[in-house]
Amino acid sequence: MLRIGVIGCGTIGTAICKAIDNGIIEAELVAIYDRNVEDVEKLKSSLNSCRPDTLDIMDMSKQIDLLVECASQEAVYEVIPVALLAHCDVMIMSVGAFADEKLRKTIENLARNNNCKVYMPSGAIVGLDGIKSASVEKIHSVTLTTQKPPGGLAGAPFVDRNNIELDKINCKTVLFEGSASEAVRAFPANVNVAATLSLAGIGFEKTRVRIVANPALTRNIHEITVEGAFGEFTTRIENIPSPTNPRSSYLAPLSAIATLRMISNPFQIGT
Ligand SMILES: NC(=O)C1=CN([C@@H]2O[C@H](COP(=O)(O)OP(=O)(O)OC[C@H]3O[C@@H](n4cnc5c(N)ncnc54)[C@H](OP(=O)(O)O)[C@@H]3O)[C@@H](O)[C@H]2O)C=CC1
Ligand SMILES: O=C([O-])CC(=O)C(=O)O
Repeated sequence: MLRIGVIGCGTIGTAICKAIDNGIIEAELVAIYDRNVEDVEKLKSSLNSCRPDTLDIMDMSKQIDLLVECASQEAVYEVIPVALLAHCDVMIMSVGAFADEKLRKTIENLARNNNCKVYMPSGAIVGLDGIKSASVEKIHSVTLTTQKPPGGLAGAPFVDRNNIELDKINCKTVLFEGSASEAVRAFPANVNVAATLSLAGIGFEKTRVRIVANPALTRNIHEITVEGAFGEFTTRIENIPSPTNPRSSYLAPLSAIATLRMISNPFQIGT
């Protein structure tokens, strides 16, 4: 059975561990880790049958087949190279870290040299199947428009740097327009989806991102428009925010769980 380690015991990490615990994912939960000790203990005490150890990345990677990162972009730098050097496959949620081309190349080389896979779930967006197919031929443009309730953008460096008072926004307001590369640095915990979209399509510089604070919303909306040799498509998803983290849509942990199920399934569906 696949032996899994999880870094990050927040909203997504908890959902993944619970899915292993209740048999939705067929795997062994070997170890978990979070920089907040109390989050690790809270998660452990919520599990019924799994008894994961608390191990740092060095010890964890010696005992697992697959490392799941669901912590932060900085955690990608800290844990993914270590895991790949130990011949573990990895699944990354904080995909925005890959706006750093040097990190991306390092991780790609490590994965190739150690014969490992790097999985990046679709997360909170729909349409990656289409853009992957479309990218076999020429893609002219990719645009992501993300709308969140203002509170779902709290804590973003862009918001803090520009002294944006989110609680005073009383109508739909475009906060940011730029490349995916700029977007994932300005909003590292809000638009990792822009990074996944970039990697599937035309890259971080050509993918355009618009981020909108909309007080009329209770959902996180991501709209993607792709134009290319194949024609044109638009996808739109209205995501219910996760109850424990309004920045992260509920579909994101579901997508992580679905990816882990796919890994151990002989049937691979979709592009
Ligand atoms: N790809 C996608 O579509 C999506 C990606 N995400 C991303 O997935 C990640 C997890 O999301 P979510 O579970 O909602 O986040 P949470 O904030 O709920 O949980 C993350 C946990 O990881 C901890 N953590 C952060 N950095 C480190 C580190 N370097 N080492 C150890 N622990 C760390 C956090 O601690 P602390 O609270 O101290 O920071 C927190 O306890 C985030 O980066 C998020 O932006 C989210 C939604 C969609
Ligand atoms: O969950 C979402 O709606 C998107 C998100 O936070 C991210 O991509 O980081």
